[in-house]
Amino acid sequence: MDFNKSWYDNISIEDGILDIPYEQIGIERTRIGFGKFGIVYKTTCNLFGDVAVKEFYINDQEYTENFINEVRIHNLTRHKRIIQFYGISRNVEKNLYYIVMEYANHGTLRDFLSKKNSMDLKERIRIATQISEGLSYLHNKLNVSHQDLHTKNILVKNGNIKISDFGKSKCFKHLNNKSSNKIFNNSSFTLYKMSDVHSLGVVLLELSNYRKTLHKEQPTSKICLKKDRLEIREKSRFVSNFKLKPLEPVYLSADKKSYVNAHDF
Ligand SMILES: Nc1ncnc2c1ncn2[C@@H]1O[C@H](COP(=O)(O)OP(=O)(O)OP(=O)(O)O)[C@@H](O)[C@H]1O
Repeated sequence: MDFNKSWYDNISIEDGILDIPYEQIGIERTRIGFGKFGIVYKTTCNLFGDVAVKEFYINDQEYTENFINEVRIHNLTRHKRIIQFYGISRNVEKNLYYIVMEYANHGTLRDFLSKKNSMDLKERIRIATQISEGLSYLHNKLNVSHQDLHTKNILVKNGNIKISDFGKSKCFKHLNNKSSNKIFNNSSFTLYKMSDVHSLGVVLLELSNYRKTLHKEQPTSKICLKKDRLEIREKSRFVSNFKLKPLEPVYLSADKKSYVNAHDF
């Protein structure tokens, strides 16, 4: 990839990504989220109605690469459990670039859970199943590992799950060769998938531990997720506290070369 000024036109043409003229993104915007790369707004777009736009300030190669990776992987997805990717846009004078996508009206799963007064087991199983469907699609149909799965990247639209944020994702197939189904370094992919499954476990724990009004009496032991920390309490006594983060794949092979390749990919 040539990282000169034409990179934007290149990804738009090579990947068939829709370039949405900046004027078509509404100027009335409501801030709905904030992440490492910038602000996420709710606005309207002539073509799609209500949309979420994720804004990136891009002024160097690293930011360009991150944007391209996220756009290319998100653009591969077409599934009801994945937030729909619509296209990209830009304001060249301000170095601002946008991912335009489906708007999830119920926000993040974390907020959705915290606002609920009660949630029965059937509903929790429904949500868990939908998250698993989305992750299974990424792993088994696209050969994509998400790498940042948590309840703030899992969104809810009309009560249904939509996985989002492909900023850290990795695709284990040729992104710009659609006819090729060749999967790179299968063993690395297995490890990356395991890391996602670990994250899924943490999400399911958060979902299963949701018990706001479910039990009148306090459970004797309580596991709760606070931001990125897992706390375990016994009869209200603090027992343990872990800092959680998605597991980095660990390479068991002593072959340094394949380790480097997997991370450079
Ligand atoms: N399509 C959407 N619909 C509704 N809200 C959204 C949407 N996309 C993002 N958000 C909101 O914006 C927040 C940040 O979005 P996102 O995680 O994609 O940004 P990020 O910069 O990659 O964040 P981080 O690096 O911290 O994971 C989300 O947690 C969510 O609250």
